[in-house]
Amino acid sequence: MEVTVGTAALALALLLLPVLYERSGSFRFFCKMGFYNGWILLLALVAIPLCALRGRDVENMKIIRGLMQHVKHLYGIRMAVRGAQHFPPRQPYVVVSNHQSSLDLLGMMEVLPDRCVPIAKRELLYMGAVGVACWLGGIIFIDRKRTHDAISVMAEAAHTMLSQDVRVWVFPEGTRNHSGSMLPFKRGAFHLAVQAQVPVVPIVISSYQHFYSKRERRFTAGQCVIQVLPPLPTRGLGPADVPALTERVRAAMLEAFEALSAELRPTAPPPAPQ
Ligand SMILES: CCCCC/C=C\C/C=C\CCCCCCCC(=O)SCCNC(=O)CCNC(=O)[C@H](O)C(C)(C)COP(=O)(O)OP(=O)(O)OC[C@H]1O[C@@H](n2cnc3c(N)ncnc32)[C@H](O)[C@@H]1OP(=O)(O)O
Ligand SMILES: CCCCCCCC/C=C\CCCCCCCC(=O)OC[C@@H](O)COP(=O)(O)O
Repeated sequence: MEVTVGTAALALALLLLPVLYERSGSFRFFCKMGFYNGWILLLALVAIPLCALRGRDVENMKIIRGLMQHVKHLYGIRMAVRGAQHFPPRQPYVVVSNHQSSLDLLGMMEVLPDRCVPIAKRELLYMGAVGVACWLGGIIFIDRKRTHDAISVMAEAAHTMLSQDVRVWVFPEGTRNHSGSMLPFKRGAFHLAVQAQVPVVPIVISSYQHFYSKRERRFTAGQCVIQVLPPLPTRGLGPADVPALTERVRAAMLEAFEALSAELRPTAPPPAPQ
């Protein structure tokens, strides 16, 4: 009897889920984000054996990139890349981009150049299969609580970039930022570029506000533009030039971000005919 009541309750709950999904925006938001994380976890399980054939190697980022590229279609997110011609063709460089949410992975995988590895917080390494896949992809992990260690890791990265022809992707805001603007930039990425004497390539991912908002628990289909800006050379620059370089890059990115936000903001529907 108990089993029958339990089964009936479960069946009722399952029947109600689609209704809840249809009626509650919050429930829909949590389902979509849950599926996003779960799907990435599953993809990581697929990526691990494929990447393990090479061991820890930046070339594995091609496998991760390839496996991730369909995810935007599952969510109806249309992505357009502008300015891809700005990527320097055959040399190391430091990519810097704004960081709004974990959805940034989709934009990153849309434009990720070959032999380019992100710098990520160390906590990612402990996310089970995701951490293992990231490690196999050669992602560089930093401990944000230990500034001195993080700086050493980045100094080592400057050396690796030159000796192994590697590009590095940094989120200079240092954390996700849902504010609809950009946080002040930390200087690590710019020190890295100056130490390696390689260009900085700024990339702006347009605001998600019109289709995604964590605060409002809103996640619909939408459009996203990924704009690659002209690279800034660092040849001849030294540590004293880093603050000005940082501000120059941030100003250019903020200008592009605001222009994209204005362009993509949905216009009010035309008034209904009288
Ligand atoms: C299909 C399978 C899928 C499976 C896998 C799925 C997905 C995986 C795929 C891809 C994953 C990619 C994920 C990437 C996203 C992760 C994004 C993040 O984790 S963001 C968080 C981590 N990133 C950063 O923090 C980078 C930006 N931070 C910095 O650059 C910082 O400066 C810092 C180096 C971390 C240090 O930060 P801290 O707050 O501790 O100190 P300050 O910034 O105040 O700096 C202190 C002082 O030091 C100077 N400084 C900084 N860096 C350097 C340096 N390299 N060399 C010399 N000096 C340096 C800095 O200028 C300050 O001095 P001053 O105040 O005088 O200027
Ligand atoms: C054994 C442990 C198992 C744990 C399983 C965890 C499963 C998680 C599954 C999928 C996670 C997919 C998202 C991974 C990439 C997220 C990248 C990201 O956006 O990192 C955030 C970081 O930039 C800034 O962090 P904070 O905003 O400072 O915080």
